[in-house]
Amino acid sequence: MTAQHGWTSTVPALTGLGLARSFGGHQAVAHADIALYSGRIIGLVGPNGAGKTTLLLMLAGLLAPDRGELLLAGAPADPKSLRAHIGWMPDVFGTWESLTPREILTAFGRLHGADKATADRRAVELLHQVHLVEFTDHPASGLSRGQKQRLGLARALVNRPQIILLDEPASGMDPRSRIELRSQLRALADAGAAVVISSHILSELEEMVDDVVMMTGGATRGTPATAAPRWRIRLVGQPADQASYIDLPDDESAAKHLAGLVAQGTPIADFSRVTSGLEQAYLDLDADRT
Ligand SMILES: Nc1ncnc2c1ncn2[C@@H]1O[C@H](COP(=O)(O)OP(=O)(O)OP(=O)(O)O)[C@@H](O)[C@H]1O
Repeated sequence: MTAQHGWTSTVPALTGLGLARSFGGHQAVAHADIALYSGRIIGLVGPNGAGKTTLLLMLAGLLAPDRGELLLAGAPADPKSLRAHIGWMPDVFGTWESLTPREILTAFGRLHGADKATADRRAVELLHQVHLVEFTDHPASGLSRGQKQRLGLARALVNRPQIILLDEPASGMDPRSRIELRSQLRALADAGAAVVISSHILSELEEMVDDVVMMTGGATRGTPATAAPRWRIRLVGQPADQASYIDLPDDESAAKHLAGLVAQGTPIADFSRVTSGLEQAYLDLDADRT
């Protein structure tokens, strides 16, 4: 987009440092640190009321922090530049339901400075991308919850953002839409976007994300080691009741170990991802809190 920001994979695309925000006397976010990198998808997880949405709104430039700093590609960011570079998908599709998907997306394109013809072209392109083209000119009020979520995703992508923030994007989506969402987000990350997804569906999140940031009581708690994807290799010929598994903590060590076994000619019965790591880490964190 604009030339003044140097987007690289080493400097975070967006950094939030010591962010805090209260509503009246209630401290919604007390201290949040987060760094989003191009090409990576972060899962933001935590119990209800932990402050995830409030943090995302601050990162999106839609809510002013009381304290803390926001850096866009390493440079101090003001709300206007944040909004120019960020795509924001709220958990519920808001107002404007009497308008059609085309009108909604075109209006957002115009808000981002596109002329009418360009905004309209982008709207139709996005409606194809999220498989809503048959509803292009029907009022959005007639869309199902999952279809509205897909329209919300299209709306977040109008400005071709380098940073994409999604609050509970998969809620209401059917399995096919969730699978498509996952591959669309991975494709966007592969094309250089930095992505954050807040979600309570931990097993699904684990399939989608590269890193996890936990939040409880208004504070980020970093990435739990146990949240890293874990892999399990089962060797052929070992009875199931004996220690016939080799558990590996991350993708790299799993790939190396597997290659070593294959090179030695060791017969392998199964190589699979252990999906309970994030759920267990979440429960451990929640138990610490109570
Ligand atoms: N506009 C607001 N006015 C007053 N309190 C608010 C406001 N927004 C959020 N809060 C409060 O701040 C806290 C954090 O809310 P937030 O929505 O950020 O949490 P969350 O982690 O996204 O929760 P959930 O998982 O339920 O969506 C909650 O106690 C919430 O009630």
